[in-house]
Amino acid sequence: MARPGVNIDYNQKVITIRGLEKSFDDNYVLRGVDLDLYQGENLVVLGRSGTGKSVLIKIISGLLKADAGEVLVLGKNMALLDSRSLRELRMKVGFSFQNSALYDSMTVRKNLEFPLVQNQRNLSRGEINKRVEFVLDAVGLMQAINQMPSELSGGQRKRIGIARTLILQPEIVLYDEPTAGLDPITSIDINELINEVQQRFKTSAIIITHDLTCAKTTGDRIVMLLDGKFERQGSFDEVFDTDDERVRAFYNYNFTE
Ligand SMILES: Nc1ncnc2c1ncn2[C@@H]1O[C@H](COP(=O)(O)OP(=O)(O)OP(=O)(O)O)[C@@H](O)[C@H]1O
Repeated sequence: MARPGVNIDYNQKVITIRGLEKSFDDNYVLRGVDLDLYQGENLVVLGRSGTGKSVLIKIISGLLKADAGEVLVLGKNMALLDSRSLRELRMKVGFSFQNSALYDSMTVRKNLEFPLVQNQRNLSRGEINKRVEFVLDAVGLMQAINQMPSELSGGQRKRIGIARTLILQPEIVLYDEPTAGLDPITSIDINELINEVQQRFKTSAIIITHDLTCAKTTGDRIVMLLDGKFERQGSFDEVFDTDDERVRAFYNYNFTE
């Protein structure tokens, strides 16, 4: 199922979810989600606004707790982790936020150093500089190192946000709406960057998006969240090869080839 040039180990699951449920008062958002993510795979999660895509990746990254079901991330059961183990696990699971979540008062360099200084206090100044330059080079923005976020375009801020996610050398990357708010050409650049990250850093990823071009370009496998469950999954063409009106409506509204 992998895209050409992509290496996925289908014998190794990095995330396994069974029967996941989550509600907020009487708002039943996730109603029995089952999901596997394989080593090296880019998995795209599609779904309409408010279907629970962000809730799902927040549960995977430990920002929210499940009500029921089992969530295993890199072999660890999220429900059984103490706060220290959760912190350690979260370093291996990078979260690329929709709004890039950069600190406006810090230069790009300081923004990138921040997670390292917070989480890996034993690193020398030389090692920190090396890591910052490595991830900036990986996202093609070395020239922005001393700039402020306000001086960057939306696409550049996304790239810096992704660089900041990569600086802790995560094994899994969770992308929340990576192309939201970007023009189509800049979106294509970000899609290519997501694919480069997959190949260069050997990461596994969950990509949450409404953008069907992003889904088609980056997804080795697509799953669609419908009424609180994953009801369709497969390649892009398999997912949309259906008469299910909920799926057809999503396709027709978003994407015409
Ligand atoms: N912390 C919270 N407290 C209460 N309700 C919440 C909380 N987080 C999410 N919700 C609710 O859960 C539902 C799913 O939200 P979520 O943000 O996951 O949707 P989404 O599929 O990511 O939507 P979008 O594509 O618009 O970002 C919504 O009804 C939202 O209001």
